Amino acid sequence: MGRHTVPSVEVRALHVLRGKTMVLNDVDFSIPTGRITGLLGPSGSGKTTLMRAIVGVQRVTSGSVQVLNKAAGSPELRHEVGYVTQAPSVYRDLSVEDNVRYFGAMHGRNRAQAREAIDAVGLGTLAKRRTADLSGGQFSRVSLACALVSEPRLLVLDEPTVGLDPVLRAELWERFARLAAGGTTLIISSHVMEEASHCDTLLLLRAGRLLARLTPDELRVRGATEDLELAFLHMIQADIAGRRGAA
Ligand SMILES: Nc1ncnc2c1ncn2[C@@H]1O[C@H](COP(=O)(O)OP(=O)(O)OP(=O)(O)O)[C@@H](O)[C@H]1O
Repeated sequence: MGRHTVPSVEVRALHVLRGKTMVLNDVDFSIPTGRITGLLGPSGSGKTTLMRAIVGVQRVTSGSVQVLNKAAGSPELRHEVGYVTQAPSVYRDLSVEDNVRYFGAMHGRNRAQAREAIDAVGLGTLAKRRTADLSGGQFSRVSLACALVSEPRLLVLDEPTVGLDPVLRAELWERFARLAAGGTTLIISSHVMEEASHCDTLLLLRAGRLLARLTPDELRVRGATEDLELAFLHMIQADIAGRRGAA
């Protein structure tokens, strides 16, 4: 069996109740190793909740989430899984370099590896700058560098390109592709449908349910248009109409 066929994440019959709402409803899928999986869906569809379940910080109501053949959140996965949230969790009083070195040290990484991660997110010239004095987009990239430095086998990124300019966004997607080619598994959520074309597989969520698991090309065919944004919209509209008809 080739490495691409080995699943890194297996989610079975996952239900998550938050407050009184079933925010994930019978979600079932697996994610292959060494691939980029895009998590797409309207605001509030459950993307962040699903990522939280995969990294093991979300209380699940029923079902199972296996990561690298272990239950999500197992202590053995601490060095294997990297998670970058939408709200960057870095030390504002420390410099860029000190932040990344600190996170790197927790995973046994050295100074050179920290510099490499900083360069990868385009912050090489700002390495000595206090994090609090960065722009919003630069600030969120520090968080990404902190995740990259640990070289996790599974990298879960919640909207990592928000607030970035097109040049940097393109560079980051190239970086993600290189990581995947090296065997890292990436799960990346996005609102930007154009970014979906960089993913190997897409998980489309709507209102807590998995609408489809397909490739960008399959989405174009299913949605009957080359435009991924429109294709997704068509699928959502068909789903709404289908459910109305069934009701
Ligand atoms: N702590 C909470 N208690 C109750 N409901 C919650 C809680 N956190 C999130 N929700 C609800 O769960 C649903 C899914 O939220 P989630 O953050 O996973 O969506 P999302 O797809 O990531 O949205 P966005 O794209 O806007 O970030 C939403 O309806 C949200 O209002």
